[in-house]
Amino acid sequence: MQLFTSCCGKGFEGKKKVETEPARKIFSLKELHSATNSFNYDNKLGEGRFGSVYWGQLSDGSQVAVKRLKAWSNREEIDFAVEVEILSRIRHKNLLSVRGYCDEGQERLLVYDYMPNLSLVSNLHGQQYSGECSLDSTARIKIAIRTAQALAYLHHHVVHGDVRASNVLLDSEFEPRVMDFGYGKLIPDDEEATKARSNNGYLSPECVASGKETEAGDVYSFGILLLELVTGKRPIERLNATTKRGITEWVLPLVYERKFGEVMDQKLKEEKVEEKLKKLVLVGVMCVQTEAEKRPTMSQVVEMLMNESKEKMSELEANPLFKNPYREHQEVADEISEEQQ
Ligand SMILES: Nc1ncnc2c1ncn2[C@@H]1O[C@H](COP(=O)(O)OP(=O)(O)OP(=O)(O)O)[C@@H](O)[C@H]1O
Repeated sequence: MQLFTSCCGKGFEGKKKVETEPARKIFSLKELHSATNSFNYDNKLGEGRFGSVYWGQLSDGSQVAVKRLKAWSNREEIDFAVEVEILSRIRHKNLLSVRGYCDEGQERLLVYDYMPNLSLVSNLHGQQYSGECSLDSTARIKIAIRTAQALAYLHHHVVHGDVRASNVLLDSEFEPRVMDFGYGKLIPDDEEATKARSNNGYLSPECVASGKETEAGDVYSFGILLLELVTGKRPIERLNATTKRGITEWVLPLVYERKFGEVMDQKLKEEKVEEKLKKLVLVGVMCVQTEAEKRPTMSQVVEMLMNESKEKMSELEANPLFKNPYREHQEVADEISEEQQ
């Protein structure tokens, strides 16, 4: 089997080799039928772009989430088993790797450990938590750091390509587990899915334009996720029937004015929230720079998020990126006009 073939920036070329321990299990369709009560509607956890996900229990008692992929016409172009094999060998405690799969007849299913605390989307915006806050600032900082670590590790092997809050699940300890990585190799490009992704607010401008997945693109998406985590706002907000606003458009003016209190998720009722979460906002803004080459790498992001020194924080805050470019222009213009008088 040839590992690490690559195409259009999505692949594994030039990356570190993955450990060769056996990681995945091949499930029979019968086994998964029995685990999910024949893919019963009551077992359904939800539906994504690529298929439906069902809760199930295996014969050893463990709980799983089974993703039943939609049929696609050009399946012969992709060797499903080979690609799942590769992905399932990428292992990190904050990645949700494929535990096994089934490839029988027209059916292609992916099996994951079940994550009882749902996704970051449900926790930040879900109905069940309306009014109440399920994630305090300590939990949010942990999620930010661990998710960044998982992505930094992932970048040794593959580009994620679809970083967003619905792909960060929370385990029983509220530890984040990043899922759906490397799908570009597993599932053929589909126009509708690509379009839906371009409009979700997480995709970097250059990735929207080129349709390619890159590490810098993942960094941008992670930056949006950081801002979402701190503000509790969705990446794109509908203001009225005709107007939408991106989260960066809303955050940046407040950062320029150093109004961090207004940036914070108003559901967070703790003391000193601004102090605790300010770094996440600043790092988020660094990640969402329009010019891809100016963005930090995921390893640099981890370093910034983990560094507790006051000196580093002051250095970060002094970055010209957080100064209002319009005000600077205005000040220079004012100075010139004063000199001329
Ligand atoms: N391992 C899991 N444990 C618990 N819930 C899961 C698990 N995997 C997926 N889900 C839930 O199943 C639903 C569908 O997930 P899926 O990954 O297919 O779609 P999505 O991430 O919502 O959207 P997309 O397909 O566009 O990525 C989501 O609500 C998700 O939180």
